Amino acid sequence: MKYNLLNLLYMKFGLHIMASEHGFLTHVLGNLRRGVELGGFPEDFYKVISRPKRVLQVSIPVKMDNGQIEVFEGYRVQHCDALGPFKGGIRFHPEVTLADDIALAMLMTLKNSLAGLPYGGAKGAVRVDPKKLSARELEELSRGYARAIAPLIGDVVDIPAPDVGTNAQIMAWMTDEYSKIKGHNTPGVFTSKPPELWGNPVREYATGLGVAVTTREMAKRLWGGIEGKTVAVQGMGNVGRWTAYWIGKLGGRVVAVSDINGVAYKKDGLDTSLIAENRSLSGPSLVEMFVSKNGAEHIKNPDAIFSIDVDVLIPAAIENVIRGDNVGLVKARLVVEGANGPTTPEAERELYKRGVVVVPDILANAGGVVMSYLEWVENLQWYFWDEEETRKRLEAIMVNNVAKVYNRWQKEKEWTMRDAAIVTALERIYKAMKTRGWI
Ligand SMILES: NC(=O)C1=CN([C@@H]2O[C@H](COP(=O)(O)OP(=O)(O)OC[C@H]3O[C@@H](n4cnc5c(N)ncnc54)[C@H](O)[C@@H]3O)[C@@H](O)[C@H]2O)C=CC1
Ligand SMILES: O=C(O)CCC(=O)C(=O)O
Repeated sequence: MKYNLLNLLYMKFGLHIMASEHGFLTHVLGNLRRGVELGGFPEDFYKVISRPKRVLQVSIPVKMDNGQIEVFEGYRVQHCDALGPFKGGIRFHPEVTLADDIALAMLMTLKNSLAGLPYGGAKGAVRVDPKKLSARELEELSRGYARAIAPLIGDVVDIPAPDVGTNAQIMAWMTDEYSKIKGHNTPGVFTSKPPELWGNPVREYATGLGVAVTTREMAKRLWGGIEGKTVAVQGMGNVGRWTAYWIGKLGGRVVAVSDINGVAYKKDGLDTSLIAENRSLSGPSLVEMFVSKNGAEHIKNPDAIFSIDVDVLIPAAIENVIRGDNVGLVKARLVVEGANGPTTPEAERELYKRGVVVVPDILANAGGVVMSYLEWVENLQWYFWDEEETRKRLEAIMVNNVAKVYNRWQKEKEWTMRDAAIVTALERIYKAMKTRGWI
């Protein structure tokens, strides 16, 4: 057996840091390499941008309700800060690895650059299923993680936010814990906090609103408008449910939504206004709600979402869901990536051949971090905009982003939209690195 540092760490400490040959990190690195080549950037740039600047691995002991101590494994990956402080969410998921976290941090660097934000990219993660913790255990873990990463974050250093499995309440606990360490309130160190704790009400639905606005802007360009176009959304968490809600508000017809318990399908369109009326519901319970209150058909296989005959498919759950083995099922003409990394490169090549347009994650789901930026600006100034004013600012940035990438893509007929987005994002980072004298 070959012993390298990674499998030694795994055997000694059980650290989950391995990157598989077909994994998420490999896909992101492949896309990055392609972007560097298409953009004509020098190899030295790839050498720097293909590695994280700093990686922190932490162990978080939590006293469980049964009195025993459990130690959770966590990370904070700071990928690149050429454009400003590190910025990106925190994921609580039982299967997340350090390799996934690096991939997600790289996507944040590209996303923040593309959106014109003054941020670099980062991502955090803890290997845990938050649904299996009591409220007290979850609070202990969240505070423990904030303490563990506290030496490396700060409101002008690295500003975390939520991702899969985390939410505004968790950001509130983390902000409170960090403020205690500093000895004073530090609202700008985490974003997507509850409105009661210097958050902005728009952040809860910002990513979904951004995905919906992106879809509308693309539908205008491809078909003249979104009105009546049919849409299927995978995942009813923060991103998926608010995407479905705003697609409905903007005139699209959401005919199917899914979560891990299956698909809710209604040919004439689901009543997506029920999402706002049932704010306490998310995930599987929202799928059940559409079945019980809205007369939707319940398809038990969650993967049936891919084969539904719609104009637009929006994967908004997790990475690597549209792959070589199921891409043949996809009937949509437009795929808008609400999730990070939902389409594998193999599947994307197949979709490209069939003329299906894929709007990449770093463009489509940037609404979350754009809103985080607006909240951070508010927090640093202790000055707050109202919900309407903030929403307008967010929408304007998203509309401008789509136009920028679409126009670039139109000029390069052999490129995918992802290529156009990555090259545009890399240009800004490259200029900053060059001006700093890093390369
Ligand atoms: N929360 C945010 O502001 C942002 C999130 N994202 C990305 O969007 C995606 C979703 O994130 P959130 O909504 O925040 O997470 P979440 O934890 O709120 O929701 C994820 C949902 O997906 C469901 N799910 C998981 N596997 C599934 C499957 N195979 N089929 C159907 N449903 C499945 C889960 O049960 C859960 O309800 C992730 O890729 C995340 O990185 C991207 C930008 C910002
Ligand atoms: O709002 C943020 O800072 C992070 C959002 C995020 O994690 C993402 O866009 O994937």
